[in-house]
Amino acid sequence: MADAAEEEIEQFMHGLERRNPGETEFHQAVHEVVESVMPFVLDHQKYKQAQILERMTEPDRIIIFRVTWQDDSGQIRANRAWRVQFNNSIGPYKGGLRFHPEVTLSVLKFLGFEQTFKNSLTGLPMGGAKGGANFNPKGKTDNEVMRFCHSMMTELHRHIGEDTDVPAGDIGVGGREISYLFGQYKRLANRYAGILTGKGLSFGGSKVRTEATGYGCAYFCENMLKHQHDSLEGKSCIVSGSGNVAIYTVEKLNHLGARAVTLSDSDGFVHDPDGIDAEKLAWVKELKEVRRGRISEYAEEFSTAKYHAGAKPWGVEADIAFPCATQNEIELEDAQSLLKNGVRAVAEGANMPTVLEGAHAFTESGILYAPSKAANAGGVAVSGLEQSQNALRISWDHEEVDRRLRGIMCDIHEKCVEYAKNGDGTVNYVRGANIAGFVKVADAMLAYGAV
Ligand SMILES: NC(=O)C1=CN([C@@H]2O[C@H](COP(=O)(O)OP(=O)(O)OC[C@H]3O[C@@H](n4cnc5c(N)ncnc54)[C@H](O)[C@@H]3O)[C@@H](O)[C@H]2O)C=CC1
Ligand SMILES: O=C(O)CCC(=O)C(=O)O
Repeated sequence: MADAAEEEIEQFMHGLERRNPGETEFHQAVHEVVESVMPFVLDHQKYKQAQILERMTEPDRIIIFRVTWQDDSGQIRANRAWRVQFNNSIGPYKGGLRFHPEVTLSVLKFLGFEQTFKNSLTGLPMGGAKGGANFNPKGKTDNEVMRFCHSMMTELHRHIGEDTDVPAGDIGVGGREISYLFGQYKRLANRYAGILTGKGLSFGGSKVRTEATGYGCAYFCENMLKHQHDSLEGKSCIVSGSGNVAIYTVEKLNHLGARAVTLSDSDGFVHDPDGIDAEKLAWVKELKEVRRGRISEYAEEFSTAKYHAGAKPWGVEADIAFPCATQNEIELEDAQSLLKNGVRAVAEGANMPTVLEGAHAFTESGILYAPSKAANAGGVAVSGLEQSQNALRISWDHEEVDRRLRGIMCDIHEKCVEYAKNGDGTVNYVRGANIAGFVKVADAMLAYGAV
């Protein structure tokens, strides 16, 4: 990189860190984008003159509110919730809600910032947002979760709408939570509208939304391999997490002839060298989606597997890695261990699962490395399709939505290639995703003038 660009990046990050003290996740997400976008901005002075990067790193608004609710013993409890409406230049705000005890403003700002680029890559008219609460759903009863969701929507409903802001699920927010949230919105607003996505199929949800992020991640990887005249057939895969994204990544890998050999949660991971086939995955779905149990139980159920308490799966030898749990789950030593073991591709199902130094190690090694904003965009893409179906008051069948999802993931791959093909034919997907995501939003902002 030229010295001028390096100096600009350093100055830019210094200013951002000064304006947003202590927000380390947000700094990390911006740094990763600015590293690739700054040289492009310097080559296209119209973006520099209009201060587009400075404007894109400042959220449009942040709403912070208290959520008070009653637990089953009658005790009053209070949590903090946020909605970060980051950028609506290319469409209504769109992005998930996360319920997790470690949710902070910094985490939601990184997620909302990333979402703006990801939504742009889908080609659909969606701006970027993220929200959530420091509420821990683990160990709560259905009734407690319901009371929390109803209370949260009592404030949130003032700030969302089908043309304003359309939240969805993320960590700790699945079909159950979206249903409670939607029910309360309907009651408060006295209107039935597509103000959330990930809804149940009987009340406006889209086919394939549950599966979309995981399926999309496998499709993106398929595209990267195809570009190198290779395929997923016969490849062994490490998958982390055991929630929505992990489960449906494994399902699609099975469809495409690959073999997933791990799953994890925050307590440890299971390694099943025989592969997590459709039958075992059906058992995992029941464990996670119905019984809400721990992944260690997998090794008690299937004798082919071994449980590794307190460990992460990155030391297992395999062809491809799919981090699908949470941010920064791949640290530098994990990235080095994957590379040492000869991993050929990494496709990020989770948002920003790799620390910046780890991402640099992947890029420098020349392996196929798909950053989250490209690889996991399938979820929000099908959310966009759910919005279209709601607006048209129609519902497409499974094949139609899956066909569109596959097409969108292929288009995102093409866009990355367009902006980041190296001289030797390889592709820097980080640079490609960042620049392609940036251009659409930046051009809309330029067109609006100083707003
Ligand atoms: N649900 C969706 O449609 C989308 C989700 N994502 C991202 O995918 C990732 C996973 O989300 P979901 O599967 O939806 O959530 P989920 O709540 O269904 O599952 C989360 C999984 O991550 C694990 N996990 C959480 N915190 C952890 C930690 N500190 N260490 C290790 N494991 C941890 C949990 O045990 C669980 O297996 C997140 O980064 C999320 O932002 C990205 C795009 C869309
Ligand atoms: O479906 C959506 O609107 C948001 C999905 C999401 O939160 C994400 O892409 O990280």
